[in-house]
Amino acid sequence: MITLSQVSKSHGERRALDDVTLAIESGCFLAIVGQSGAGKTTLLKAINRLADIDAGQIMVDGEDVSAQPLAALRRRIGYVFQGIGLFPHMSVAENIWLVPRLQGMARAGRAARVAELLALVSLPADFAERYPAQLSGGQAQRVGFARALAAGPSIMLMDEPFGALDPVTRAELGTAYRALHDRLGLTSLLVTHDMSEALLLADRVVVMDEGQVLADMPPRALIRHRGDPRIDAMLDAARGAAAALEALARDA
Ligand SMILES: Nc1ncnc2c1ncn2[C@@H]1O[C@H](COP(=O)(O)OP(=O)(O)OP(=O)(O)O)[C@@H](O)[C@H]1O
Repeated sequence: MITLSQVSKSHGERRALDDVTLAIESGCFLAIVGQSGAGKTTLLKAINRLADIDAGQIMVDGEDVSAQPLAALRRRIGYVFQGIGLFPHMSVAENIWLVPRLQGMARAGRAARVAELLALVSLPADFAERYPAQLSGGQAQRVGFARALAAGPSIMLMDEPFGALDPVTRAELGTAYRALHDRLGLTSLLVTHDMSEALLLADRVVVMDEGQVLADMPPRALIRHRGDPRIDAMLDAARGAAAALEALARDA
């Protein structure tokens, strides 16, 4: 459904994407992990053309994204990011209805569709009339997911969507989104710093460093991976925490 062929992008001297080739099949939940500056955000933004690329080709549904009208591309691709950017002066319903409104959807169906989208992200229907300042961080993030899903996209790009949340809400939302991904048959790309989150939620994990793909494999293969010190360092952090907790439970 999404393919990147030899994609490169530089900011001055700095290569944010360095000859990246990836194929992401329909229905896949792909996590992209890597340290700060690895190129993860640039990769997502290249797919929905928030960033232009210098070389290579990106195809979505068999069409080169650079040849697709932006509006049509963005309708097919939902985008969720950390801190979500809800408009503070708009109600939850108005925030969720933003994209359908821009697409000229009739207001008549708004209430029912907003209620449906709120239900999808497990928020009560009466949240529609609230304002962003009246939401917790987790609730605001759920509204962000509802907004991204409002135009009925088949692809979701998510950039650290759980990054600003407490660990319990983060785990809850991650699991809830995974269920939603499966139920709606979405293709999802999740950028995260958290290797455990990537391993536990995704079907496939791409590890990036300095604009390059270091590894691309299912979680069960990646967790056993040895030999590349850059990947080892990221895996060791996840393994170390799990082992320490297990030891603590054993000694208790
Ligand atoms: N608009 C820009 N102008 C200049 N340099 C940029 C720009 N956007 C990204 N970069 C640089 O490109 C590289 C990759 O950035 P990118 O945001 O894709 O990394 P990332 O892996 O998402 O990092 P983080 O985890 O910190 O969000 C970094 O070195 C960054 O400084």
